Amino acid sequence: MVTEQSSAASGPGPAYSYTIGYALPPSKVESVIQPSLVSLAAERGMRLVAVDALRPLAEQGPLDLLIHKRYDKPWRAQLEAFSALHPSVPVVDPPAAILRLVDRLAMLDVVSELHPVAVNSAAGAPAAEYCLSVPNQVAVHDAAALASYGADQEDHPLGALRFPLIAKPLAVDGSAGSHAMSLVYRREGLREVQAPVVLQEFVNHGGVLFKVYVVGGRATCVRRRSLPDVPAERLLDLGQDASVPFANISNLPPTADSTAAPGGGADDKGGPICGDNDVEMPPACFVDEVSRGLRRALGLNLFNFDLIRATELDGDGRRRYFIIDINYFPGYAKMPGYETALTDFFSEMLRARPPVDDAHL
Ligand SMILES: Nc1ncnc2c1ncn2[C@@H]1O[C@H](COP(=O)(O)OP(=O)(O)OP(=O)(O)O)[C@@H](O)[C@H]1O
Ligand SMILES: O=P(O)(O)O[C@H]1[C@H](O)[C@@H](O)[C@H](OP(=O)(O)O)[C@@H](OP(=O)(O)O)[C@H]1O
Ligand SMILES: [Mg+2]
Ligand SMILES: [Mg+2]
Repeated sequence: MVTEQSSAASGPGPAYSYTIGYALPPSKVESVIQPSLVSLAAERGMRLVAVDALRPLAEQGPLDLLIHKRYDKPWRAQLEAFSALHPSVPVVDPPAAILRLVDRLAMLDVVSELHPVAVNSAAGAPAAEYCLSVPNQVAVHDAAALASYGADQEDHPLGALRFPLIAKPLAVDGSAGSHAMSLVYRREGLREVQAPVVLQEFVNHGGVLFKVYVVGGRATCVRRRSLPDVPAERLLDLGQDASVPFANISNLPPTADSTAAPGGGADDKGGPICGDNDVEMPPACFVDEVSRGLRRALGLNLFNFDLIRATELDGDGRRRYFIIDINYFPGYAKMPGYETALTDFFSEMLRARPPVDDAHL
């Protein structure tokens, strides 16, 4: 039997049945642990409590569920000891699975593990196929490898890539620097690039990006601003910069009707048409299937991914989608209805616990 929360509040105020610990960086606490989330959780009997990762977990209980965005060694050791002592308290998510997302090359490997996605465009209509992949990319670990790439060197590892390229810092470590990128139009632009870096082919996609927030089994797709398409002439224009730096493009204010997302009419491939500027959203069933596949393959419950749709169809007339980024524990407050999504998920995790009576620290 699961014991009731021994630290339930006494006196006036909400009666808590469960305590959910969170170990998150201060910026994430500020952006996600909003009063609206705290009060909805309280209405459902859940108290959200900050856990200090630098103090022993044993001193900070009792806990019924632990969520976190940390993967340093001492924290991993703490979690292991904690789970050994309290196997029935879910820890969301496993640090080893989160670690896969701190390397921009490794994070996208998972996409090749997904099955091809075929989506029914409408009841009875033939299935429309959506081609999903990642842009061609190469990791460069040192400056010498960048410098050694000369003209007409097709046998060089970079020779397989077609300009324009996006240069992305290889490591994702939560710093502003890990989001500092550049759009490289031609080879000379690589001189400005700092290794270690991932060089990824830029895909023209109409300047709109779809950000899909996953919370357990639920996926919510929102539309964001992205980089505009690059015309072929730009690559040959020696009068313009060979590379241009940028950062945090998808957080720029929207040009029109940003939040977009679900609902609306359907296009000829079953995709809802969205909002004011008629940018078609990816079909909900496609988004759901990809999200489910990623959740399973990554072994993660709390993440988002960035999806773009190429301006050009593929040779078989299919829509071409690319996953370009996956983020652990993203800025959920930017997702409509995130309070409900997160508290529903917490409830599910609490319900799914094994029925033992050591559920607390
Ligand atoms: N291969 C690509 N083709 C076209 N545009 C791209 C590509 N890769 C990235 N972009 C654009 O650059 C932006 C930043 O890239 P990316 O999402 O990889 O960086 P990030 O800093 O990890 O973003 P986030 O803030 O979502 O973590 C994307 O939102 C998109 O607008
Ligand atoms: O803080 P780091 O580790 O750099 O990770 C960021 C992610 O890369 C972003 O994707 C998050 O923003 P979005 O939710 O808009 O994707 C962003 O969310 P935030 O707006 O809450 O900071 C961060 O999670
Ligand atoms: Mg991104
Ligand atoms: Mg990212």
